[in-house]
Amino acid sequence: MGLDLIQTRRSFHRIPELGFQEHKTQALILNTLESFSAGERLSIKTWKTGVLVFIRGTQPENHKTKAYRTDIDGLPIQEETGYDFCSEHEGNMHACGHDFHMTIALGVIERLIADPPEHNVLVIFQPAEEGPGGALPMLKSSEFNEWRPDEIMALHVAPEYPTGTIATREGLLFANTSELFIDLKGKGGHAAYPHLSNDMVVAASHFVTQIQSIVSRRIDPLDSAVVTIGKVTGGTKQNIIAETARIEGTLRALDPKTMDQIKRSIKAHLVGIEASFECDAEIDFGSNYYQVYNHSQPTSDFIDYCRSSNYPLVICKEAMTGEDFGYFLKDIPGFMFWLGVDSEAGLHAAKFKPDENALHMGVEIVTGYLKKAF
Ligand SMILES: CC(=O)N[C@@H](CCC[C@H](N)C(=O)O)C(=O)O
Repeated sequence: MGLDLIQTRRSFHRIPELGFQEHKTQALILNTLESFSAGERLSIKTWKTGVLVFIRGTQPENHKTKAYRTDIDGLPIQEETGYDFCSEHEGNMHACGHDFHMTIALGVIERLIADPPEHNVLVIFQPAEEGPGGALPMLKSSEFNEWRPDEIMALHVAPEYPTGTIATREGLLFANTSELFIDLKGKGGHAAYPHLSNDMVVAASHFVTQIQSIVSRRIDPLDSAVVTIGKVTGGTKQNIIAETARIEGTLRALDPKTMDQIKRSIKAHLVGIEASFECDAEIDFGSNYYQVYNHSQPTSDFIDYCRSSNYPLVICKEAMTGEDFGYFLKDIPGFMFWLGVDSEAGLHAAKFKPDENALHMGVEIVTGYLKKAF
């Protein structure tokens, strides 16, 4: 095979781009596809900054289509891996393994061109998984619907598992998510005259502390939920009382009803903050991702395939991570699985260093399953 998986991954790793800005990434995908010289076997379409690749099966009368979806965006993280192929885009990094997911997708396409199955295969390069979410608008697009698949799969790298280990389960795999953005506006002033101002740094601090009790006091202990504030900004200088503050976070719940409860509680706390600090608050729940729920039949087919191929397999627990791949699974039968990449630093960490040996394993596993008749 001609594609050098490690060099391809490193090329993607150098150019991480944020959601719907993946122009260089899209060009690299298209150039690599062109180098395959696949002729009639391959049809390619772009959708926004994404790419759709249709691989025609050998039996034209069999119109069923299986699909593999990869995400393609990076994260706003300053890389600290020390790699000599580290990010050339200051402040952005592939810290969630999408460089791996894309490379595996290209390796799979190359393998399927050389030895196609009877049925058709669609490979989806989807933008903006980390936000604002590319899956939902892609699912509604005419480009996608013209090649709409009958079954779909995706993988996510997993730093906590040994390289090449597959982890999955039937049913719920990933949580429901919602972003959270809150803007507080009060009255700024001189640091020495606090009684004449409404300090938004103090208001934001109270709010962040108060909402820590939502999971422990508003959610049934038998449910699972997360309220994480990842960023707080406010004020202008150490001796000026802050007129504004911004709070950014993410909410997670295994049950959509629990997510509704968290949102109600957050709004209630915010009303209290507005009253007690005499300030204005604006709330925006940003993008929301539907849970990743693995369909029973394709997941058990995949588990059987892994067992019969002697791949290391773990039937894992659910995780509080989110993925807009959940929207694909809401509409189309399929499943997602974790692929072990054995990194000491975890996902979304500046030192995340997945083991590149997982690349050829990923290609092997995905190609083998996509070729299986269904
Ligand atoms: C696998 C993974 O890490 N996914 C992200 C998805 C982000 C969803 C959204 N932008 C949010 O922040 O809520 C995750 O953070 O789980």
